[in-house]
Amino acid sequence: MNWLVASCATPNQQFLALARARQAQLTKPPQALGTLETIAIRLAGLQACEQPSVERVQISIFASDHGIVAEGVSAFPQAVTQQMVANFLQGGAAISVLAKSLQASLEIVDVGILEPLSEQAGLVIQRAGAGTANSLQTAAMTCEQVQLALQAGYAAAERAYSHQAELFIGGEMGIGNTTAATVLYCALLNLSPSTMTGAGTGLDAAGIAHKTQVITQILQRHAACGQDALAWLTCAGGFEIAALTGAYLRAAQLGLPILLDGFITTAAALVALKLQPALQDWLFLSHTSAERGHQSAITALGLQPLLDLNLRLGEGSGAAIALPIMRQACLLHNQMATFAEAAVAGKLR
Ligand SMILES: O=C(O)c1ccc[n+]([C@@H]2O[C@H](COP(=O)([O-])O)[C@@H](O)[C@H]2O)c1
Ligand SMILES: Cc1cc2nc[nH]c2cc1C
Repeated sequence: MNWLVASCATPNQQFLALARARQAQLTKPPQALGTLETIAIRLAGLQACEQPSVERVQISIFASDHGIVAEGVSAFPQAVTQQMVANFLQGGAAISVLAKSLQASLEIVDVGILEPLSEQAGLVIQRAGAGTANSLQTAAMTCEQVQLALQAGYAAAERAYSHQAELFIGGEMGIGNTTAATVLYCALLNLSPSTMTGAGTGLDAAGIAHKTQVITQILQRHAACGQDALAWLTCAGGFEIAALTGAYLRAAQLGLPILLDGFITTAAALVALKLQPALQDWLFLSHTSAERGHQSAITALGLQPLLDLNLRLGEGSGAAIALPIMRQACLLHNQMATFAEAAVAGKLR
């Protein structure tokens, strides 16, 4: 599929330079607003404008089921995936509350939960299958399925772009998906299952030991994938991770900045980065997840998290919680007075 490897848009160097110069003139000691300055400068370059903004935001949550759940790798039953999708749609989930308070547009994309829900407002049905296969026995997805799931993400980024979103947030829901994400980290970053495997939704020590074993076996089973990111995505799953991969790549191609959420969305970003390294320019990372392994992954990817609040929910919730920081960074950049405007004396030396 051609679009997967198409170039990302290029940050605008002129607006980057303008934004840097403006930050140096605002009434504060140089760099006193730290990372908030970097956020505003980066956004000005990405949005190619003098006044960056992340007021208009689309949150797309991709939901899907995982065959690997049969191996006892999650603390929660598989049915929770579909039940939480219903909860998102009814407004009762964390992301529902956050999206509403942020006035962000929220859509749920069913890319392959076991039993589809009926058509309703807020639900996009673009299924690549009914749950993935058990990756311990076979590839989680067929080649056709991975393309369908990538395409569902592509379509979500296109919707965000056509609705004039200024930022794209991807979320996910899928019981078992920390196993798939951990396989991708270990395979593509050469990290070990014993350091990368965590509790997910809340496994105890014995549960984590078993999950580590399962992940080790999945890695052995599909070792022939080598360093091929698309092959690993196909073998490990899941549909929602593939959809996130597609969404991130398409968003960057369209010139839409991306705010990553937690452990699973970062794994999708890893696959996307392997396919298109220039995606890096378009990524902001909201937080360090409490899921074991996320810190190592972030370090390996050279991403800078905005927050560390011990979150490990998913759904895009960490990104939603970090969004106000990005909004404040833009307001400060756009509305603070310069030294000249406010008649404040500049730095002596
Ligand atoms: O975002 C995170 O960092 C995160 C960390 C651990 C678990 N989750 C969520 O929990 C589910 C996967 O956990 P598990 O234990 O079933 O693999 C899935 O629905 C994720 O959204 C999310
Ligand atoms: C209740 C619940 C809510 C979630 N939201 C994202 N992943 C989740 C996993 C569980 C178990």
